[in-house]
Amino acid sequence: MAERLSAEARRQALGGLSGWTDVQGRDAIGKTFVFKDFNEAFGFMTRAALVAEKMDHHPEWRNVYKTVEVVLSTHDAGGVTARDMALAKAMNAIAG
Ligand SMILES: C[C@H](O)[C@H](O)[C@H]1CNC2=NC(N)=NC(=O)C2=N1
Repeated sequence: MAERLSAEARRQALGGLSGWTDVQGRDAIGKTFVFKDFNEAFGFMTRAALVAEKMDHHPEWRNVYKTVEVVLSTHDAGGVTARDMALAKAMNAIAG
């Protein structure tokens, strides 16, 4: 099972992940993606869902029109692990 990242490892990883920050009040990272319209937002979610399923690592997310709010945490570990950083990186690549 993946281990929770140390504060230092987490800080370093977030430094390389545009737009991702610590979520207040829980052990998780988050980003709000804003797209051109609903079609772009839902296309992102569709592509991200396929990657997440392949990684067996799934986001918490909420879509309102052209925004997608994503929260990543490794439930099995009770906090942020390298798996969250990997999915965050993949989501950034998908969003372009
Ligand atoms: C059995 C299965 O591998 C686990 O439940 C996976 C599925 N997707 C997951 N997604 C996330 N975000 N955290 C997990 O701990 C997790 N665990």
